Amino acid sequence: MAQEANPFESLQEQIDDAAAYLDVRDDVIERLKNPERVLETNLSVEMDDGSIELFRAYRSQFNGDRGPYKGGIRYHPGVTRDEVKALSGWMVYKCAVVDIPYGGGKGGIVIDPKNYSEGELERVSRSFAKELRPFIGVDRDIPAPDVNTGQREMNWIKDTYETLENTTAPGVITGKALDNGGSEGRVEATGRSTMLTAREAFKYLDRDIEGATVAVQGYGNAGSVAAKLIEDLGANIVAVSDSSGGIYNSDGLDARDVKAFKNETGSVSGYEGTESLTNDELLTLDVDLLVPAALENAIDGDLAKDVQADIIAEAANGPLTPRADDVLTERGVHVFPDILANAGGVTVSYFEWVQNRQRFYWTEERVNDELERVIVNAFDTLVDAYEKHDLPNFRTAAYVVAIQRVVNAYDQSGNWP
Ligand SMILES: NC(=O)C1=CN([C@@H]2O[C@H](COP(=O)(O)OP(=O)(O)OC[C@H]3O[C@@H](n4cnc5c(N)ncnc54)[C@H](OP(=O)(O)O)[C@@H]3O)[C@@H](O)[C@H]2O)C=CC1
Ligand SMILES: O=C(O)CCC(=O)C(=O)O
Repeated sequence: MAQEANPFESLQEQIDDAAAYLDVRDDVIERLKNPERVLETNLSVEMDDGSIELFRAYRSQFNGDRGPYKGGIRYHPGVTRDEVKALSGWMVYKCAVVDIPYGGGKGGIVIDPKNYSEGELERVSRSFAKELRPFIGVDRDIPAPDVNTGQREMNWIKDTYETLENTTAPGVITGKALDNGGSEGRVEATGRSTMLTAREAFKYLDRDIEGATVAVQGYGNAGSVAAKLIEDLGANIVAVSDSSGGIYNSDGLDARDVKAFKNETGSVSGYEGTESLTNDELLTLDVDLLVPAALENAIDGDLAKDVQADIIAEAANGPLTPRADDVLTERGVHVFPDILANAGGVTVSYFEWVQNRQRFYWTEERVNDELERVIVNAFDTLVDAYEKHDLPNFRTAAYVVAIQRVVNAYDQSGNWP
């Protein structure tokens, strides 16, 4: 198992690494390493048996220089204040690297949703929405889905907000169901950007993605969509995993069929014709492409020594510790960072918000075309920075581009002598 690294310290180290290549004052960099504010609250919620349970919840608003705070809400027992701060910071630089007009925010509730009924989860979500109401808004802070949340939770939060505000405000949250103001293509958007990043990476490195072998850690929204779309490019998905462990077949798996099996049984384990393997075994398989799509810190410095993949496209936020980055850079493994490779989610959230504001809805084809344009542009900009400044890796290149954009917005607003 990978060692725990504090994700907030990882974020700060990533910013420092990039700042070394930028002509920006230290005091401004310090500001870019810390959240503007963090809401911490305890939700008291009635359970089905009549008892009251307390749930710790957070919303971090990291930086709003480029626009309203934007980022998902996670339901997970491992949520901490520092994790939410890190995730909100990664949102700032993600929105900047794909150049959409948002700052960064993130929220989380300390809960394992597998242990609660739908009614209990609805009351937890509505209670959080009540706490969030003074802090969020169409032009202030716009939540979205993350781990263990999706359309259902977004619909509940929107409904609570609109009821309390006595208005209609679909743009207060994104990732909603289509009939509730959602956008075509949002469910698949995160995995789609991972596929586009992998496709561009193979092209850039002069390698063929057709026939390439691929392992995917995490088989939820991001991982399962990335797997099926990468499979559609002709690659061979040989291993996937979830919290129950992994499955492997050297001849390849059928990504869509594995998802159907997981939907039916609750996990990928036991899928016919596969060998089982641990998550660490999956992460160190000899494959061409590795897609970590679960949680932070999946690969630490020790495990990185055993990684055999040539290319990594990060669908998860923060799956590599800074020590893992050092080892993989040294070993010549090409890592395409989270703030590019999973930026499709927030990009299509932006499209959803634009559609909500205009009350004019796009076709799925238009959404996917616009998303492809944004991700390919961002990829090209990142690679240009990597080559021009002779940077050590693509993560540093992404932060160099993103930090400069945030600094420009701050500077142009006259905030800095
Ligand atoms: N949803 C989105 O739009 C976006 C998500 N992301 C990031 O993508 C990552 C995954 O999020 P998402 O797909 O939405 O979340 P989901 O809840 O849909 O899926 C998470 C997946 O990770 C698996 N998982 C959890 N813990 C482990 C573990 N220790 N080892 C292996 N697998 C594990 C879960 O397993 P199980 O099914 O067994 O619980 C599940 O399959 C996160 O880092 C998230 O922040 C980034 C951008 C946008
Ligand atoms: O869609 C969004 O606004 C944010 C998604 C998210 O939380 C992320 O990119 O990590």
